[in-house]
Amino acid sequence: MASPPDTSKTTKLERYNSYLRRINTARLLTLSSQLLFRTTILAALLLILLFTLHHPPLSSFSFSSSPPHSHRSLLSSSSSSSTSSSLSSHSFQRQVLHSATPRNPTGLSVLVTGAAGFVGSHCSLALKKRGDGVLGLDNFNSYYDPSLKRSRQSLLSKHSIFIVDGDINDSSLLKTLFDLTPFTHILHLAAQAGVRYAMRNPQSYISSNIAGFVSLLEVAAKSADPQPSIVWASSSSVYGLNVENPFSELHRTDRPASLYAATKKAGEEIAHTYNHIYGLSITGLRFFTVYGPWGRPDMAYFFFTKSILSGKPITVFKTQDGAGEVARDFTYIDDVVKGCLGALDTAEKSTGSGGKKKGQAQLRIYNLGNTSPVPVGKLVGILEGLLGVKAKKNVVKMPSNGDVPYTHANVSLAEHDFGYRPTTDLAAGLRKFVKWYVQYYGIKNKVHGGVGGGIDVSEVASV
Ligand SMILES: O=C(O)[C@H]1O[C@H](OP(=O)(O)OP(=O)(O)OC[C@H]2O[C@@H](n3ccc(=O)[nH]c3=O)[C@H](O)[C@@H]2O)[C@H](O)[C@@H](O)[C@@H]1O
Repeated sequence: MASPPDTSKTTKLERYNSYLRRINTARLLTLSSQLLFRTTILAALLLILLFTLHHPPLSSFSFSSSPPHSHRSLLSSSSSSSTSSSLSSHSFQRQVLHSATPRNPTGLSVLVTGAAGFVGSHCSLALKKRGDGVLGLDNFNSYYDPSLKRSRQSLLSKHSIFIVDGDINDSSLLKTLFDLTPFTHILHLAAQAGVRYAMRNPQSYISSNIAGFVSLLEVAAKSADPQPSIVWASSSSVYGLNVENPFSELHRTDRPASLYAATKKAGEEIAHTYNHIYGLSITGLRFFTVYGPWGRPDMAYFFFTKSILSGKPITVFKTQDGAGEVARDFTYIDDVVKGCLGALDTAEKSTGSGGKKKGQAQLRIYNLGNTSPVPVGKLVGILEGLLGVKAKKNVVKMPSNGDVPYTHANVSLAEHDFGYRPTTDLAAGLRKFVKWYVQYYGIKNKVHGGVGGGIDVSEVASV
């Protein structure tokens, strides 16, 4: 009799095999879930990366990717897709509207270009303080120390003024801003300033003062609804080789001595064209060597102060015939601010819409000066007194780099039309500048005694 097959071994083997299968299946499951987990994490990371690339941090709202003085195609430059998405963000729109809306319905709503600049920051604060809405626009270029511009921006932000970080050549950005806010006025102060720097970087003057101005006027004339009234900064330099004195708006301005002056003069002609074709109300203000607290480090009174304090020599120009000193109608910032506000308040409405003129519009030009020229040597003397330090002066003939020997404003037109009357003489204005300077740069703490001689630095002027 055959013995029954030994099934116990087979069963054990089968059990063992099934155990191995289960183990393998479990391993496979663990492996695949790990793979799935890793793939999900990777995909999430990729998504976050893509999102970040397309949405720059809301705090910066930076729209100008071009380096300072780069010359990308200006009139047609468009925002990148990342820009568009930032522009459409609710947070951005809220900040724009909050900043640009006046306290009461009869107040102005002003787009201030160059708001982080010297005159721009002062005007923005003055407008905001009296209840107008102000939106700033500035490209924060590095023509001079951008940290000073950022400090001005912080000051403005404390007064609820938002500055959009962007370029006047970016017409898409401008259109978006005008779509968001029905600005009543533009105070156009963004420009490439400086007379002598034009020899070193001529293209930057064309880019800002001509192409940038046209870009702004195009949007104001064709896209903005209603068309805003425009007040903008021209310059005393347009008088160029004029020898009639004091300079009146009726004098010749067709002999500019620098490319800077030529671009400002071109701006005045361009303003005429946009007024004529589109009915834009435009007022040009010829500023005469504006100075004061929060000023421009590229200007003589500012860098003289720095050099005098650090014991470095300064160069003081005398006229090319060697017979006299060069002189300027130095104008204190508060006086210029009053002039800018006066021009805004008396600007009539533009008459056109959608690129079509409906009637004759206002076109004005005014000198905003101090009416009493001071030789540069005297300016140095005042600074020496205020700083309590003697300057090391090199007196040389004014080089042929665009400078003119003197400026002197006749301001009767501005006085007649909006009560412009400068009230600060150079000594009083420089005193306020030095107070600000020593506090801003912490000079009082660094230098023992002497600095700010006669100045109570605890009463530092602030805007
Ligand atoms: O009124 C204007 O239209 C112009 O005023 C200033 O131009 P500028 O008057 O040349 O001002 P600074 O560069 O501060 O020069 C002031 C005076 O100091 C003189 N200077 C300048 C530099 C220097 O090293 N030494 C010196 O004696 C100049 O010749 C000038 O007479 C501004 O820089 C321009 O942006 C503005 O448009």
